[in-house]
Amino acid sequence: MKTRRTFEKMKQENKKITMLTAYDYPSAKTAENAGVDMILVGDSLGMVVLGYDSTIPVTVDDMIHHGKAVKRGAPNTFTVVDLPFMSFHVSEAEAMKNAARIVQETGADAVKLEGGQELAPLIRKLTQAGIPVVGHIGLTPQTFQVLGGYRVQGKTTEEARLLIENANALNDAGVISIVLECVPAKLATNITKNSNVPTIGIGAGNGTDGQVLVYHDLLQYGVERLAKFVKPQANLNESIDQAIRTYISEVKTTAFPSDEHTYAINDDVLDGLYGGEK
Ligand SMILES: Nc1nc(=O)c2c([nH]1)NC[C@@H]1CN(c3ccc(C(=O)N[C@@H](CCC(=O)O)C(=O)O)cc3)CN21
Ligand SMILES: CC(C)C(=O)C(=O)O
Ligand SMILES: [Mg+2]
Repeated sequence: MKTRRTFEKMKQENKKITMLTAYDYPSAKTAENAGVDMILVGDSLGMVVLGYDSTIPVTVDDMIHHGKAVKRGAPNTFTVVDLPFMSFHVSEAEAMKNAARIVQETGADAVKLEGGQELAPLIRKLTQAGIPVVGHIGLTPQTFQVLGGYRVQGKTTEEARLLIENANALNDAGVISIVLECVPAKLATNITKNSNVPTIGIGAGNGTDGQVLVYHDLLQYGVERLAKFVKPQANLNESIDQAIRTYISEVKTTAFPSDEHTYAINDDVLDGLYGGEK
């Protein structure tokens, strides 16, 4: 099993870290078998597998339900589970309880939470209690309403300075890694150089220590519109649509099921039952 030490060593040796989301048993199993370094059970599951139009409706129970299935599919891959919307803002006590439930009930190796320096005390407490924390700054989808949409972050001097401050504060608080989402490449590269822990980029260019993508985006599976930062490697939408259409057509024409997919019975048995009539 890889650990935070493995990922810190990979950063030092300039070996890229690959992370992919997974939300259920088959996606986790294929991700593990293909050899990704880390799996993220992202709250993006609300959008790509539950059909919500943002990640806001996702609950701790949703994350646990999916996280358990992922760990069954990928028992040997370092797995990070997102803390969903408002599950770590009401109080530190509630945040600790929610993180503990996620780790104990799913077997997650770490939790991820969206936000910057304001979370430093909570991150310290979680870490001291034994729960490794991954930070997430830049475009933080749980606050898209406050950000004014899913927009690239850190393009102005003020925004860039805030991102750098937040990355430093997360480092000081003891995170094991930082996700940088939708950040200009040069800024992400500079933050990476100044970070003790590996940075994982999504829409943050080539200079981060690793990359993460959403499983359904990578495979064009269920999703229609892709963000600029996605490079799909397959088109399951097309394959699945073709397969279902062929199934429908073969049933209608009785091409399916043919003998190959059918159970036979010896005629003698039928003769005995029906007295010669078949
Ligand atoms: N399928 C999916 N993939 C994701 O990467 C993802 C989710 N869902 N849901 C949760 C968040 C939301 N994310 C998003 C959603 C939209 C854009 C987007 O449309 N971005 C614009 C850039 C706009 C700009 O220029 O500022 C784009 O065209 O890429 C980016 C990230 C990333 N996460
Ligand atoms: C996009 C990644 C970083 C994420 O947080 C998610 O999938 O929920
Ligand atoms: Mg997320």
